[in-house]
Amino acid sequence: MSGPEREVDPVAATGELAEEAALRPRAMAEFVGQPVVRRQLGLVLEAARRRGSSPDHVLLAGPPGLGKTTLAYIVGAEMGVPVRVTSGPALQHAGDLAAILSSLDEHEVLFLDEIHRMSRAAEEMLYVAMEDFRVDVVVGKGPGATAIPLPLPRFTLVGATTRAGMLPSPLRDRFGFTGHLDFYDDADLERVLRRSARLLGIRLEPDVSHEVARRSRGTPRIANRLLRRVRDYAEVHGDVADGGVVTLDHAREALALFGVDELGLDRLDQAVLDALCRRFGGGPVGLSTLATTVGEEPETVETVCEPFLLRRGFLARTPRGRVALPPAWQHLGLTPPVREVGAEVGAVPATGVLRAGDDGTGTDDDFWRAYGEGGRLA
Ligand SMILES: Nc1ncnc2c1ncn2[C@@H]1O[C@H](COP(=O)(O)OP(=O)(O)OP(=O)(O)O)[C@@H](O)[C@H]1O
Repeated sequence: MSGPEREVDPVAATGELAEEAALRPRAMAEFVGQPVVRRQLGLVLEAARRRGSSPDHVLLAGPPGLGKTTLAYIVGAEMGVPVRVTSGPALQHAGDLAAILSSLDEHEVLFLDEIHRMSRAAEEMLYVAMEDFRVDVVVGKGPGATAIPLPLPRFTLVGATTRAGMLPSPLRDRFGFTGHLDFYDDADLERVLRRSARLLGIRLEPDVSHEVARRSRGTPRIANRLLRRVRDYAEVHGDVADGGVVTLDHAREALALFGVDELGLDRLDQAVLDALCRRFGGGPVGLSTLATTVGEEPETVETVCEPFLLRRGFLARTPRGRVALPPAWQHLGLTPPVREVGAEVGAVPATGVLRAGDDGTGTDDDFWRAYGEGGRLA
């Protein structure tokens, strides 16, 4: 069993899957937030139920930890059928998929996680299975090989992907419904946290859910994980094991211990911003230089830190490298530099020109936007 390397990692660690399963909403009514997907998917399921048939195949797209697996189980529960689980990386041969498909029962739900990582051969078999409820089993080799069609029961495929754009369109087109999951706002995360606290049997002071929610990067998985760390802290340093309440101080101290700051940045995020602002004067700096400075692999910085920093407007990617935006400076307690019209950044002449204010200067934001676009805003 292993835990996450970072408390704010949106991807589940193998060691926490059982804890996660315990907190998983079992019915659509318990699923918090995502009102659009909930209503759309709820309608698709209700209509299928009334017709007494299986719903169309469902594709769920969105970043890790937002509830795709949870929704797949909810599809099964709402339809009153079991859910069979597999994943793209487990389907490297068409035979792996054929074995699963041919063992499905009528109306069963097949959940295929990370569907974008399936092998090409399995993908082609899936096209036919989704459309015609059939697999063609190839017997023999070479010119003498023959395909024997094997009928399949009517099933519902629920595919999940973090990379909807990577799916070939023939596959995407075979899903009758696609739900796009988005990051949660703090109010919804608070509801997730209050529900989880109830299930874990812990009582929270009113402000605790707010405090944890705003550090959870819009992701229920992170919210639940931080809540478990806060519970651990309160059990060791408070008297919650004897029916006491988790206080705001417990929450703040626990999150400080695990290096998660007020906005949900952890030590690595902070190191990246610190290097960018203090060491490189706000950039632009290349990814590999930045990664080396913080002692990480470029890929880690790019895939683990940057999505959140970009989304929060701390950092921008420009053709010349990464640049810090004003919120990054402010978060570090630094004053963002005001740049003159036509300013140069380090030794690199700025291609962007500030939108000129009364005094001939614009905001740093305007500057970087112009810089990133390589054009003139003035
Ligand atoms: N809308 C929600 N309401 C309550 N809890 C939620 C919700 N969405 C997710 N969770 C909780 O967050 C955790 C992660 O959810 P889930 O495993 O469904 O995410 P995922 O999108 O499938 O992630 P991945 O892509 O990494 O598999 C689960 O413990 C689940 O209980």
